[in-house]
Amino acid sequence: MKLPIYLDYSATTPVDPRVAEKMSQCLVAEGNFGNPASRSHVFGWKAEEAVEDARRNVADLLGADPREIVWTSGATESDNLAIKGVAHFYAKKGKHIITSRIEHKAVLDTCRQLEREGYEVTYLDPDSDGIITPEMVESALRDDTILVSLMHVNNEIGVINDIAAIGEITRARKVLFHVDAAQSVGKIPLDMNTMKVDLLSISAHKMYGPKGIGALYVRRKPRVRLEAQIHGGGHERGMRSGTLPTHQIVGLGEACRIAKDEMATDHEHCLNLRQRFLNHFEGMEEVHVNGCIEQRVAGNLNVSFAFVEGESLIMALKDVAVSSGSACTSASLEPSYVLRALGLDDELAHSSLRFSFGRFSTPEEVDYAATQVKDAVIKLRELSPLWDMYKDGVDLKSVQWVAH
Ligand SMILES: Cc1ncc(COP(=O)(O)O)c(C=O)c1O
Repeated sequence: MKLPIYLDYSATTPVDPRVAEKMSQCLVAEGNFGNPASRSHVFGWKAEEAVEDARRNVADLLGADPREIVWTSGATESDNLAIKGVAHFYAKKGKHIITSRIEHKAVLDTCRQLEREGYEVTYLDPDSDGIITPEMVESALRDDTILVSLMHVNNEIGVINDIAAIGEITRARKVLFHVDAAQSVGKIPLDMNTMKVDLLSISAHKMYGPKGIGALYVRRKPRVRLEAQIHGGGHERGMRSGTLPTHQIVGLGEACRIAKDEMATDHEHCLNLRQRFLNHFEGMEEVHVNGCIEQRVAGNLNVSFAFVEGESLIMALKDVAVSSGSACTSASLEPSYVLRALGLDDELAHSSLRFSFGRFSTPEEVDYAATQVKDAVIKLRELSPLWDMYKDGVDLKSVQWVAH
């Protein structure tokens, strides 16, 4: 079976072959398979050394101290550990948390759980570009605020928040700042030495590493305390128990090492491909890019094709793997809460697709995919009575629709 062209790098990336090679050395009997917690023999020592090398690579990419890196199973767990860990540890100080309406569910659902436990959460609305400004954060801070949790790059629209500026505000007010950086690590430079971020979630499978491994950066100076969420053997200085998966950790470490070297090249590559893709739609009516195009990660493009239903478009694109911007859940046909928070109406939100490009995307793939998308949009619009009315100059907003 011929596989479709993969333009869904924001969902997950293939593992870089260099990462896979390193990982496979940690699995088999003749390789580095030991338990890093085994202190009494060379198998354990070698595994521990590999884990600590990886920790250094992650720390180097973030401008952090290796002792500030805690292994987790991915950004979902990192978000849970950061938010619940802070909330539970600092509950006596206050019970107010600030986040935004367009966070990933790993943050939103964790906040909802804390609300059930008696915490109060303020959900900031982004501006129409999808950005949370430092001013918005500042005006929501209260005396009992213990944590601000915001994403660096949004997973649907790729828009970048000014984390450095927000960190200045939270630090001045002595409020902890957690950043979900699952979509930015390895794509945009991050420096914990200069950025006043206290906790930062990362995930390997968004940056050419394996699924099922991530990390939480936990600042040591000034020290951040967390209540552990997983109890057991006291691994990771008691913050996250569980036998360390050496192969996964080595994979994340290698992905970070490569990202540090190749971030600039990857960025240029993705930027060129995105522009190349967009050029195909020049002159086409009612094609809207959602979210700020300038302040945006290079590989993301979220586009609404008005008068075309996103799901129908995906069905028509048999040779191209993309994600529906409307992010319908199986139970409901709710359009994306992210796009709605930007002010898009339901129709336009339903007409949106997310294209995401990466290290292994090629210009030929992008040209082919864009041509397929363009042809499908033209065909689907030909079937749309609304498109006909629009072309006839009918002001659709003035039409009184009658429900039957
Ligand atoms: C912004 C953001 N946060 C968190 C996650 C969850 O990451 P993981 O799949 O590593 O649990 C994702 C991935 O979908 C994401 O894009």
